[in-house]
Amino acid sequence: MTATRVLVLNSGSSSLKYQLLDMRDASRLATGLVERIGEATSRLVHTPLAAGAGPRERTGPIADHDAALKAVADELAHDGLGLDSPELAAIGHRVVHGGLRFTEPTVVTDEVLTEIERLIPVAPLHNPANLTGIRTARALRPELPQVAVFDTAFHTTMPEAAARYAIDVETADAHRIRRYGFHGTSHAYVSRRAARLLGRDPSEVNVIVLHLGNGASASAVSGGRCVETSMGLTPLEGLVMGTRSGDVDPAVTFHLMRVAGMSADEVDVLLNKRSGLVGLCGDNDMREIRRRVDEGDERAALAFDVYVHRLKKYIGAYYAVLGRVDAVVFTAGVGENAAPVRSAALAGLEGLGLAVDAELNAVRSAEARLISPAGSRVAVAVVPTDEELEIARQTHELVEKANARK
Ligand SMILES: Nc1ncnc2c1ncn2[C@@H]1O[C@H](COP(=O)(O)OP(=O)(O)O)[C@@H](O)[C@H]1O
Ligand SMILES: CC(=O)OP(=O)(O)O
Ligand SMILES: [Mg+2]
Repeated sequence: MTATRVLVLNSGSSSLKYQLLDMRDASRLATGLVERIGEATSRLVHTPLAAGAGPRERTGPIADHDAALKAVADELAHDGLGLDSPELAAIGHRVVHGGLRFTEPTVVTDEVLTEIERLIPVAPLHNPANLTGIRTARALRPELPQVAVFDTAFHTTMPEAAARYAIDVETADAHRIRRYGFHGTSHAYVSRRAARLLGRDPSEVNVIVLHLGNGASASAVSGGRCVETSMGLTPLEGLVMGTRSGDVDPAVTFHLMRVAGMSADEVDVLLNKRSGLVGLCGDNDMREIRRRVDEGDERAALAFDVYVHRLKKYIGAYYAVLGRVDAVVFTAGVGENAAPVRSAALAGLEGLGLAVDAELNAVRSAEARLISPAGSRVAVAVVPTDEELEIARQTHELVEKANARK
């Protein structure tokens, strides 16, 4: 019997999303989410799809990602899908920062772990959680291939003009300071899926992808290759996010250090955790913000306006970078669900051939769909992302290749 299953782990700073897939047909056997890890109110929701059963929920403190993964392993074992199953071929891990070194999915070794650890300062919210996930999974199944799939990989095709910061070249190179970009697995999957929605080959189309989740980033993809993206050295640059500022004048940092007496770590926490939507209005969930806007709350309206203004600015910039745009595509939690964000971001851009059909935009669906009026020069689409499926495919492909060589 050949093992055909892949478990995918997507560890965020305080959450763990997972999917178990059978790669014979890419069907999902189980999915789930652990949220609020490290808090007293942690919650695990596990859906055993293969068993045809509904979601099971568990609440109560889960201290860290190690405990979270062990709880997930217990849930899977309960359905006969445990990590000890001989049908499990590999575990695929989302790793956010791969630096210059990792441009492809990579089988995890001790040396690979050391390198991911070295990159913690440039992905402080993400790489530590990713590492814990890998270490715990290895401890549970030491002989099983563990594959790391990097958020940065898709962006390594960016031209030097887009990847370089205009700072002293020797200093930048000595410290590997450049624009890496993140959410690449999502940008790759969504740009390909959007091409299919248009009935075109990815190699023929230019698309702008707007990945709007807790973290948010835009990318310009030409013929299937990333040519520009909004995140930089770290996942802090670019769009306004749930708790992150996105673009600010870098002088804000040393101004706060000199004038407000803040330490580098305090400014780091301010920009990464107390800024963005939460900094502007106290809430980082777009559902809550929209509810407050509808009630006439001015702080929430300001947060919404700043968010959408930044988004519109990036759409215009990436239009210019690409020259010709076939589609603007919204994805991730906010992009897939928040119709007011989509319509506001494209309002007034009819001159660029961009428009949103109000009725199509209001439709709630989990399917990839067009929301531009028929006959629009540029398509506008909503494409649900599936980072887990993409990670599973890349993991499976790598393991198959390695097996074929044996
Ligand atoms: N129905 C909805 N309407 C508006 N925003 C939503 C809706 N559902 C989810 N979101 C937004 O999506 C965000 C989470 O997006 P997601 O892609 O799951 O993020 P991440 O993977 O970064 O944790 C939430 O913070 C929330 O603001
Ligand atoms: C890189 C990044 O910002 O990821 P997330 O949106 O999962 O926080
Ligand atoms: Mg995400």
